[in-house]
Amino acid sequence: MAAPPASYEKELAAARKAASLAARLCQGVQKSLLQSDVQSKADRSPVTVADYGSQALVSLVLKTELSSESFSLVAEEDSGDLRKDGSQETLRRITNLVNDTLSSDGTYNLSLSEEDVLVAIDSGKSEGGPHGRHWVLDPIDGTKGFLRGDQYAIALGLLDEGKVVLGVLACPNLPLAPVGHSETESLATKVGCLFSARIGAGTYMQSLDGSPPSKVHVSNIENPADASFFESFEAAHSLHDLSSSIATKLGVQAPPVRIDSQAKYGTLARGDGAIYLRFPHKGYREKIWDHAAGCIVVTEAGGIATDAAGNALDFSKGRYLDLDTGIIVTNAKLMPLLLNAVQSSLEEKVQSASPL
Ligand SMILES: Nc1ncnc2c1ncn2[C@@H]1O[C@H](COP(=O)(O)OS(=O)(=O)O)[C@@H](OP(=O)(O)O)[C@H]1O
Ligand SMILES: [Mg+2]
Ligand SMILES: [Mg+2]
Ligand SMILES: [Mg+2]
Repeated sequence: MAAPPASYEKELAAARKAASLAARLCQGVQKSLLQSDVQSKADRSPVTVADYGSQALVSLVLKTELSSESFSLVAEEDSGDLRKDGSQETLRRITNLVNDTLSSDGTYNLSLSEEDVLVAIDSGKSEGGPHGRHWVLDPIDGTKGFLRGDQYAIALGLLDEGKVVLGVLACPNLPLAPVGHSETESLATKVGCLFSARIGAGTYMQSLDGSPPSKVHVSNIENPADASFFESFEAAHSLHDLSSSIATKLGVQAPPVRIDSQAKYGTLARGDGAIYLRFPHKGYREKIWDHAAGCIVVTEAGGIATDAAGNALDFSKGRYLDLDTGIIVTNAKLMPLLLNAVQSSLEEKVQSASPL
């Protein structure tokens, strides 16, 4: 008899637990950020003790909760810089953060050594791929937002045979009330959202302090004039001019809402806005951990995420996404109009760049 299809319920519960604990660690660090907590990686992007601590915690919780013989994790950070001379103090601080978070939770009777922390971080070196199960983690997505005190997310997904089957986004600074509507902004004081999605089972949101989850759905707006759109906060991450030309073609009236990280997928999944546009500068290769969790959170809420040519995002190719030009997300009603506007703006861009 064939085995029943996997439900991934146990895995989703473990992912929620892991991301919530990591969020607690990050919140503590954000409150008391010291300059020495921030380092530059080889590509000059920032990394903090919280990125490392979050990655170590998530890897540890998943392994403890799901004691399966094969554990594969594709994650953003590695311990290379922490093993160099001069990093002892940073490693000590990360180890204390991880142990303090574990003991404040009280579920696990564990205390990690510095070497345990390095090993936990390095269990994220998997290459992923089309076969078997692979966890996909961005321990802090939107590190620049985290450093500014703005939006960031702990983003954790699971691939099974190359497909994203569950995803969790912990967004510690995201208001529970809708964002992007100025009239509600001042009321939106309560923050901390946890989004979770499982294939075929919808997307749910709850507060990070433990309210019961409620089902969310993308906006059902059909007229682009009523739509608002999200894009990266950082202009270096997405061509804002191109988004604005697309929005004009569509007849979108509202100005863009710029927020950091995969919190954009979460806000879209609950219908705060209707469109997410992302067009990296030429040559940039998107990583799977920047989109896996966000993608299932928005698609299980009724949204569609594709590349700029309308192809589904393919997470089975290893650590990178192989993409045509950009990523666009919206509801099923608006997608055909959006794709037309994207294609025509991209053609205009090519024409204006080519010599006469
Ligand atoms: N040049 C360039 N182009 C496109 N994307 C880039 C680029 N550089 C970085 N990144 C990735 O963007 C991730 C941050 O997400 P967002 O762009 O959505 O937010 S924000 O604009 O940084 O606020 C960010 O994730 P984190 O490194 O986890 O913060 C990066 O993986
Ligand atoms: Mg990221
Ligand atoms: Mg990151
Ligand atoms: Mg980074």
